[in-house]
Amino acid sequence: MSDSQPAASTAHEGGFRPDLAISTKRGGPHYADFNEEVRTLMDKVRYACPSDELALDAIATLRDLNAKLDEYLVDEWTTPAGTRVDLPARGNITLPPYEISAAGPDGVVATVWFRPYHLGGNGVAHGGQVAVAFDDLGGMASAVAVNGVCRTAFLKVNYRSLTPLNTPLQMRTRVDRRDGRKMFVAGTLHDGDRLCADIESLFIELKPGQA
Ligand SMILES: CCCCCCCC(=O)SCCNC(=O)CCNC(=O)[C@H](O)C(C)(C)COP(=O)(O)OP(=O)(O)OC[C@H]1O[C@@H](n2cnc3c(N)ncnc32)[C@H](O)[C@@H]1OP(=O)(O)O
Repeated sequence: MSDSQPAASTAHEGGFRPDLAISTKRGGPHYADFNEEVRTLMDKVRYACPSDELALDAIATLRDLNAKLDEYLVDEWTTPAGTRVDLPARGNITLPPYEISAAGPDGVVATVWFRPYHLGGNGVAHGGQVAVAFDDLGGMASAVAVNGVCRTAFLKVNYRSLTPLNTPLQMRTRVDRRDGRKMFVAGTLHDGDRLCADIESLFIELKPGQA
């Protein structure tokens, strides 16, 4: 693990972000391609069996790139990742890429893709990656409902059938029931008409300043 650290954090009180400010400018006009190349690198690494010569070459190249990136690290509140709403999964490469088609009182509808690097085994998606997508889009449904930030208290995933890679899938999440700060969120993941997974989950609205 690199010993490089992001820049010192800006003043911030609780929650994920001080506000839900979004941006399509952070990281510049080529941030989309930057993200995509990193995702493609992870796809290749997941399946590559490099020669020793290639491994050494890749290590040198990646060390050089990591050293360059060290000069441009910022804190989590100002990084483009998470606020670039023009990009898949808001420009956050740690999430399976998705595109939102609806987000409102009736919930969130998104197209999500699991890529080669999301492989679990036998050609299909890793269950943990499916849970990551549900966590983010369930969190988004609850955030939209309260117009604020929420944290996952529990997330139960029922894996109903295999989730394919490299296929546009439909994910839907919605607040089924609200009890004060508690948002009970339901969700489904479909491949066409076939149900791949569904969730039962609880998201808690954070109090002002709550970490
Ligand atoms: C748009 C971007 C979306 C991104 C979404 C990403 C979401 C995430 O990944 S969040 C990260 C994962 N989650 C966490 O790390 C959370 C860790 N846990 C916590 O921080 C706290 O336990 C937290 C915030 C969930 C609740 O703590 P707190 O605010 O003190 O509430 P607390 O008083 O304990 O509970 C509130 C109510 O919820 C209930 N509750 C809390 N946890 C649970 C649980 N696991 N199961 C059932 N009920 C629960 C309590 O019983 C209580 O109910 P009631 O009001 O009826 O008595």
